[in-house]
Amino acid sequence: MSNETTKIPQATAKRLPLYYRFLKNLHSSGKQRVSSAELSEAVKVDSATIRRDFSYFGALGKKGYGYNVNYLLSFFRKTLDQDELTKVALIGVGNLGTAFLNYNFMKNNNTKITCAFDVDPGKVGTLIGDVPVFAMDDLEKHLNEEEISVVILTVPAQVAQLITDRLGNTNVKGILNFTPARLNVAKSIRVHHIDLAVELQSLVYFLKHYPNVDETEE
Ligand SMILES: NC(=O)c1ccc[n+]([C@@H]2O[C@H](COP(=O)([O-])OP(=O)(O)OC[C@H]3O[C@@H](n4cnc5c(N)ncnc54)[C@H](O)[C@@H]3O)[C@@H](O)[C@H]2O)c1
Repeated sequence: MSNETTKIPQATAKRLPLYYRFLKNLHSSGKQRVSSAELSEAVKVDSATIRRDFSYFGALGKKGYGYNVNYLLSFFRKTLDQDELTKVALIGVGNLGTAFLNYNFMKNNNTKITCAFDVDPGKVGTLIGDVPVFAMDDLEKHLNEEEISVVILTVPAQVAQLITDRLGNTNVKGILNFTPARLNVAKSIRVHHIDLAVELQSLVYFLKHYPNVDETEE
């Protein structure tokens, strides 16, 4: 999220995508304004909360007029960084990596894998799902030139830390780590670890112990 939104309370920020989706629909149906009561009914948030949330966005609804849909939409688009494309690099074009390159998060219009890296000479120089695969020798050069801020790591676990150390010399701020390796990083880099085996075990555990979905909180 952009800096101007850092003052918005977290609870309000969490409701933004909900408001955004609804307002986008309203906009495409040609509606210019919306009242907090209408919004409340649609997104199932009480209208007092909506009015308070919207006051953080500088959107003050007028009595009998409601809110300007265009103003709110452009505010949300900026706030949710829908206007800004985050360029992502993928390292390790094997089974998992190839699947991600072919998928490339097309439905998510604000993130895109723009380059990939591998050590296999048979893969370097090819295009997979329109994404060029480069040699690891050129990693830092490409990441810096393309202003990559996020990396997806799909390499064998034993090389994950070495590669992570190299990312410290780039502008990378986030790593989505699919390898089982636990990574040591500088404070400036955030790592999100996705362990499919753990997720699967956890699902099986919940199915066994909480077969009734209503008993568990998301
Ligand atoms: N395949 C899965 O379903 C799955 C599921 C969960 C987690 N993972 C994890 O994801 C990672 C990748 O799995 P995979 O099945 O795609 O493996 P894979 O062996 O098919 O692919 C690994 C790729 O990394 C490349 N590579 C090796 N050393 C490298 C280096 N130093 N620099 C850059 N690239 C290098 C290889 O050439 C290969 O293309 C592993 O750590 C694995 O444990 C895989």
